[in-house]
Amino acid sequence: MSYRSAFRADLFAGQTHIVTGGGSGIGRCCAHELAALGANVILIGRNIERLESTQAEIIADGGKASYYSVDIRQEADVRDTVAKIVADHGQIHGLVNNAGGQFPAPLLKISKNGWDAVVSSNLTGGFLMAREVMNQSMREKGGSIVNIIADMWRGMPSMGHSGAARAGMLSFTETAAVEWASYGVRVNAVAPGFIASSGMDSYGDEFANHVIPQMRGTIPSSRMGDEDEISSVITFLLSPAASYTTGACICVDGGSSLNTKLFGLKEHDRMPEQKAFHRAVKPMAVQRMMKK
Ligand SMILES: CCCCCCC/C=C/C(=O)SCCNC(=O)CCNC(=O)[C@H](O)C(C)(C)COP(=O)(O)OP(=O)(O)OC[C@H]1O[C@@H](n2cnc3c(N)ncnc32)[C@H](O)[C@@H]1OP(=O)(O)O
Ligand SMILES: NC(=O)C1=CN([C@@H]2O[C@H](COP(=O)(O)OP(=O)(O)OC[C@H]3O[C@@H](n4cnc5c(N)ncnc54)[C@H](OP(=O)(O)O)[C@@H]3O)[C@@H](O)[C@H]2O)C=CC1
Repeated sequence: MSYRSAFRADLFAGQTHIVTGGGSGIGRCCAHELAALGANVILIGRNIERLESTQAEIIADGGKASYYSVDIRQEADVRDTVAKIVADHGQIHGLVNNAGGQFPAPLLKISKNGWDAVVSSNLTGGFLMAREVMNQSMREKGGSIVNIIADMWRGMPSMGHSGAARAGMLSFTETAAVEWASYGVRVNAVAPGFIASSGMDSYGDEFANHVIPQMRGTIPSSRMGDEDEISSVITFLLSPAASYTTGACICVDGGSSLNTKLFGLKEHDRMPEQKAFHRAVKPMAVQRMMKK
């Protein structure tokens, strides 16, 4: 396997892990990392071409991967898909609830359908996946669930529908952690900051040219994160290294969720952009899809 994870190569040998949104961006990177650590990876998403392509990359790299095309917002389809996964692969050891997304718009421009589309993608869909995986495998055999949320503390201006859904997902994470602990199931969240993912590329030129440069000025680490910097934290939470960690949320954001928005960053507070040690120890991520 060519993915250079920071973790031990056989960490997930013999295990099956589901990654929703595994056909692109952070999910695709995470699928590569888990496969490199020996997992049988199940990719979930709607777009079959992207799922097929990620599956082919992983298999070409010597890993194990399958895909199931499903819209996580459709209750019956989620139930049937999880049943099929269990029939095909047996026990599900890990679930990464990563599928999601939103469109940038001020609250006053969001229709009810637009609100519902985003809330159901980022809250209801994750709940349905977790409930079905729990009911159909983990409540008998234990497991670990990682929910990907976002930096929504103090609001998420221009993505208010998503902020509301992600705050809900954090609360769901905490409740599930308490209710499911006795089944040997851990439930945690990861809140990425600004990550240079193929998904981020999808917001168009205005976002790339104006919003992203403005964001950079609020990040103490002075740069956007990379997909593998999220996937390594997901991997940690799925692993036995996190066996006493449940109901936690890890912000992976170069410090951007701290008080920089309120007080601003002084130049001396920021990491110089090109500091050599900054990326030297980072494992080599798979290339971003849009950059190929
Ligand atoms: C600003 C600073 C903070 C930045 C922080 C950044 C943090 C987050 C980064 C990321 O998450 S990176 C990328 C993640 N990926 C995506 O966001 C994927 C892109 N988005 C989508 O795939 C879709 O927008 C969706 C959210 C999944 C919705 O898709 P769906 O197919 O269900 O919707 P539609 O059927 O097309 O539409 C439903 C409803 O929504 C309205 N709508 C859709 N897009 C827009 C838009 N751009 N502007 C306004 N409204 C939109 C659409 O019109 C429909 O409503 P009605 O017209 O029927 O009322
Ligand atoms: N990049 C960033 O800076 C940040 C990202 N996040 C979140 O991290 C997650 C991954 O983002 P990223 O990789 O950047 O973006 P992507 O757009 O590349 O990934 C989103 C994935 O979710 C899948 N998906 C979306 N809706 C559904 C659905 N209804 N059913 C099944 N699959 C779905 C998409 O696949 P398909 O279209 O094939 O269904 C896609 O593969 C998202 O939840 C995102 O909002 C949070 C904070 C910051």
